[in-house]
Amino acid sequence: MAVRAAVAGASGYAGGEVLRLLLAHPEVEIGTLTGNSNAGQRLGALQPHLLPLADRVLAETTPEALAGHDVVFLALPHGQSAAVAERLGPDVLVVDMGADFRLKDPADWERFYGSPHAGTWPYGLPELPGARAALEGSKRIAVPGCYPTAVSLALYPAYAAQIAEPEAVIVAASGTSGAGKAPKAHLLGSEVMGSMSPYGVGGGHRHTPEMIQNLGAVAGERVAVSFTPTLAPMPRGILATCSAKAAAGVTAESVRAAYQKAYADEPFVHLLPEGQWPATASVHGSNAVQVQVAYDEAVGRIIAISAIDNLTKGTAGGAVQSMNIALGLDESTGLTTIGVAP
Ligand SMILES: NC(=O)C1=CN([C@@H]2O[C@H](COP(=O)(O)OP(=O)(O)OC[C@H]3O[C@@H](n4cnc5c(N)ncnc54)[C@H](OP(=O)(O)O)[C@@H]3O)[C@@H](O)[C@H]2O)C=CC1
Ligand SMILES: CC(=O)N[C@@H](CCC(=O)OP(=O)(O)O)C(=O)O
Repeated sequence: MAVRAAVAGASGYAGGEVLRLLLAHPEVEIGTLTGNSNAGQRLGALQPHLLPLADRVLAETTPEALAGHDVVFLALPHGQSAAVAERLGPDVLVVDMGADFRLKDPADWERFYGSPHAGTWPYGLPELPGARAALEGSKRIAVPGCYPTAVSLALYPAYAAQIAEPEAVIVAASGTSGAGKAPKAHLLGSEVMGSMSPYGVGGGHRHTPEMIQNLGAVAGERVAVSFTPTLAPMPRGILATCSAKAAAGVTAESVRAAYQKAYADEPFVHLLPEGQWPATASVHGSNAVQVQVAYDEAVGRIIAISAIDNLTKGTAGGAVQSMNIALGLDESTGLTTIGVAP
């Protein structure tokens, strides 16, 4: 019997991407779609690339509209998921693509998001140690932020192998879809095209505590993180360049061996051959993650670089991958590692 899935926030970028993936998922039947300001609109007017769903009309985002499904994906702005989720019942699998249930420390949540902490759910980054076991059979999933996905997958093998000191410096570039579809002046074409600019510099970005949480759990101690995000003139993609001071005795060979061990059996993470570097175009529309790592002997630092599609592995692909695990399906069902580069 098909898994019936509803999508709240179907008019947005994350909601649209999860629908694109669910349309290709052999076990899923797409049920109710909801919006906010666009409730009552045809999906075809909002997501014209989703042709098979063009005549669906968006309902209001209410627990009543979302009832009666096996899975509900929430692609809503931060702070909007908890009130909906708590009325969906314990037997429904709720997959939150927002931030509401990612952080464990209520103080971190309140500092970066400015509202009371709603709780913590199993974290939808299956590649992290212990994550798959927590997702199996779970009825609640917190999908990671797009930057924490890229950064955690670039750096966690170094902490798992205890070859890096507990401090990391990260500079990551994101495509503009990472900021959502709602109009904002700094996302105008005239502002973004032909220009790159950082934001949230100096510890101000809300994804910093999520990275510290993920890397610290693997390292077994707090990992200090300096994170600088950058807006890049492209619609999709994240390129994360991460570095950490190498532990004593580390060599180029031991660094590579740590990453080979971590990613030998991962269906979506591809450790590139030596000399080849991650590129966002290579993972466009795919759930793949490209990773490369090098040891910069001159400064004694490990340099780990990853590329993802922020909307696919960084949001909707990670959500579907985690749903598959929770439902006991093959983890790769409905997902591809094939990109659409020219
Ligand atoms: N874009 C990305 O790369 C990533 C996004 N995410 C997360 O996914 C979630 C959605 O992001 P994204 O799709 O980019 O954002 P968009 O702005 O593109 O979409 C937001 C969606 O939420 C709806 N919405 C807006 N306000 C409310 C409200 N007050 N109550 C209920 N629904 C509302 C909108 O409906 P309408 O259009 O009808 O008003 C729209 O469907 C966010 O939590 C985001 O952090 C996570 C990782 C990456
Ligand atoms: C380019 C851009 O603006 N990106 C967003 C991150 C989007 C994302 O993954 O994260 P959330 O799910 O936490 O919103 C930002 O920096 O806020």
